[in-house]
Amino acid sequence: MASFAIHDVPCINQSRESLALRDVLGAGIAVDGGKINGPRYGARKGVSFWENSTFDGRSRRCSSALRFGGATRSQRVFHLHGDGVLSAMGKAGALATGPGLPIVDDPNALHSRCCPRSAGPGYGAVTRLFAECKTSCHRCAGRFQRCHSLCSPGHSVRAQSSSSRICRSATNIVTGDAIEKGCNPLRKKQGYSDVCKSQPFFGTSVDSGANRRRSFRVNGSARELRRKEARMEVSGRSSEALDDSRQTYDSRQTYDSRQTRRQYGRGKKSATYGREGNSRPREQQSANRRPMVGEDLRRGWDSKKNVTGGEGDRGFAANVAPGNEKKGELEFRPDGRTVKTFFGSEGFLDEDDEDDEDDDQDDEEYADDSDGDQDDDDDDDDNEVETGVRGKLKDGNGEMDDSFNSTLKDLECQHFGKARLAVRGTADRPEIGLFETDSHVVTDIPKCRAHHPNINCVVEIVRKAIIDFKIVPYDEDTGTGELRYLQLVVSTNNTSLPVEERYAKGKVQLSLVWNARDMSSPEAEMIEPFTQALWRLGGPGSTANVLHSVWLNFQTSRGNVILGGRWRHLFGEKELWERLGGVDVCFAPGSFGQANYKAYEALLRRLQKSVKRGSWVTELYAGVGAIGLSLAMTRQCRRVKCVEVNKLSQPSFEKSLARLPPTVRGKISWHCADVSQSPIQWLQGADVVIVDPPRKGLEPPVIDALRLASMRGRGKTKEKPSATRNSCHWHDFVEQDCIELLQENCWHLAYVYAYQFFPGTDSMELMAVFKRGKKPRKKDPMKKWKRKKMGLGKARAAKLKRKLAKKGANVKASK
Ligand SMILES: C[S@@+](CC[C@H](N)C(=O)[O-])C[C@H]1O[C@@H](n2cnc3c(N)ncnc32)[C@H](O)[C@@H]1O
Repeated sequence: MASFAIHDVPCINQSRESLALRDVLGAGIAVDGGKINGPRYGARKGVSFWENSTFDGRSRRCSSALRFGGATRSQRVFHLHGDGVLSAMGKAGALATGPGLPIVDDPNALHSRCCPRSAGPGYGAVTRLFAECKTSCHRCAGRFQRCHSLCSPGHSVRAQSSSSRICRSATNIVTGDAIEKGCNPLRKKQGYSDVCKSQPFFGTSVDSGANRRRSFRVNGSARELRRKEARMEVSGRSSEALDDSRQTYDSRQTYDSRQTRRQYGRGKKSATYGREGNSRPREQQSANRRPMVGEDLRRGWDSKKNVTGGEGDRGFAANVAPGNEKKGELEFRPDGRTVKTFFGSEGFLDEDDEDDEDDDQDDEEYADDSDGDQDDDDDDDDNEVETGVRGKLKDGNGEMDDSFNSTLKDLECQHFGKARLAVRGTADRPEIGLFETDSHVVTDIPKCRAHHPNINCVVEIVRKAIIDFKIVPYDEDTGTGELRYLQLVVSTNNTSLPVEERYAKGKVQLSLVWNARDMSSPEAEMIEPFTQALWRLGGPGSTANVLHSVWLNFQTSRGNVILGGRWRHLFGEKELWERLGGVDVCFAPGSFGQANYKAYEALLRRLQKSVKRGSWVTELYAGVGAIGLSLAMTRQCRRVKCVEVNKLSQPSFEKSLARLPPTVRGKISWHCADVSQSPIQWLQGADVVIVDPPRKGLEPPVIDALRLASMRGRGKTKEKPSATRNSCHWHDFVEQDCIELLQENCWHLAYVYAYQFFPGTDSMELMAVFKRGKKPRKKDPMKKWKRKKMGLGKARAAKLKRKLAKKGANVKASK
């Protein structure tokens, strides 16, 4: 029996790496990524390339490549984007080739984790590849791909994950995902084409069924650079020299897609690459040129000058491109939009109930589909896939959602608004940052690009105060020292500021985790002068004015638990409020809070759209009840029950509740309980169940209860598993909770949305909607024989049928 091994390797969209990769990997493989690389370097060597832009695209291309490409000979699949998420998708694609072909995650593939924060396999892959190709980054020697690439301006040969868009801007390499978000024709109504026009584009392209008809333009400089690269490769010159030239090029590059297509007709998949674009007048090129990378942000960052000793943060500014930071959510609709097998009177909306826009999108989807790969059409016929996730993935249509509308500032989703950083090192040279993977060695991450700028600013203030007051950082070996961790949470809801300034001027709630039992402990001696100094440097009276409040957490345990149970408020406001999902939500430093409130807001809005008015909602793993409060308010739920184990969340919930109108207040309750203990009791009477478990996923009793509830016809479930620290959370989600819920047709996966909560990492937050029972079969728009006779794909047939139906309706109306 054949087997497919998925090798996760970094996104190689540059000739140099591509060449190296080809030598490393050899021939006779199927590779995901880069149409340039394919025909130029791959095909000759028997390497079959495919390109993707959408989730579904990946699956399909993968499937095609497996069947028609080199993979069928070698049974090896290389996934060039090198991140767990995409790997999982690649795997899904491989699965789509048919049942009975086991997929092996090759242990010798380039998997490892080396990034301190939620680094996925991709990061390890990058490192390993660099090691193999001897082209390690000159700045950080390829050690900590994410953090260093984020923190070091001009970091050179970073091959980043699909989701780390900041990384992309750092190197000005735009890969699959960016293109997908920018150029997917499905998104044209949603303003994404503008984004794609302004994307810096590094002489590469990623394509898919969705994007294949568009051509990319690379100006002369790009070609020049590629030639230069090839020359350097041959002459063995250093990567630094190459990086320099690449950076020079980056500032001049132009990328265009849709406009080119409109003006010059459709380009062929790869043959027209570059040609069409180059035929455009130069003035037009410059008119479309994106602003110089980092121009806008630099201004923002200079305002922080005084905080970091007059240095500002030019490093950050120099590489982040406004307009390139468009964040988005992906919507995966496995199939069908009309599902009517609901139980209970209320609950989730049918897809049909949602806005009309979806219909339009669907049209486009179909249109796109029909032009897609030849085998796409017959996927269903040829590959009878198993039920469950496999089928869902195969059928899915990746598309962007417009929840991140253009008014939501791109930048606002680009940062972690919450960070927990370890403090180690010595009093003279404190190191404040993240642990390296699988170790407790701290990597200092000053000016981390993934953090909200004010978090970095506060970190610098703390660093300075540690040095001034000779505060001893914690030593894990001996259990001695004073300061263990910092927790920094940005509040961006200062209503005294104009809306557009609130994010940038967000203030930081700082919590110091101190290695002491309480204030009377000998280790707590320095707390008072130290925190006073912090407040002086960063509090309201200071020039920096970045501190919202200062809290103290006492933790003496020798284990890995970051926070202790005792808190003390020292300075500033006690509560941190955010406006989320249409309600004010209060967060205490000890309660759970999301890392990216802007992305969370988008998720909540989508969630609201999916729940019917007047539903009975149960929210398990509720935290401070943000989801429940928001639904109670906006969906006029007849009952909302929030269940959470952490009692520190209760005061916050009650404060938030107090701000709701009295009519809503009476309908929502918060219960402190462990949901794994007889969870079925919480599901009684519910139309909708929302579960947002911690990273480890749903506990078995909860899964059992959900399945039981489904079988008893009680309620619908909505699962929003949090992203796991291993970037492959999609994979985890699919393998664990999802599979279990889908078993025995208890639930079917209606759709999944992915949100970028964790910029600069491979992790994504997923919101999956399950509906009860078996998935209803989608009707074939036209009989197969008829389609074949007419030479139409399934999608085009559907479109044609709709068109005719519409026409018929018009004719009838006119009669
Ligand atoms: C990912 S957070 C979700 C919080 C909330 N849904 C939100 O969006 O703010 C998971 C929450 O589940 C809680 N939790 C973990 N295990 C639990 C259990 N066995 N029973 C109840 N709650 C639990 C944690 O305390 C945490 O607040």
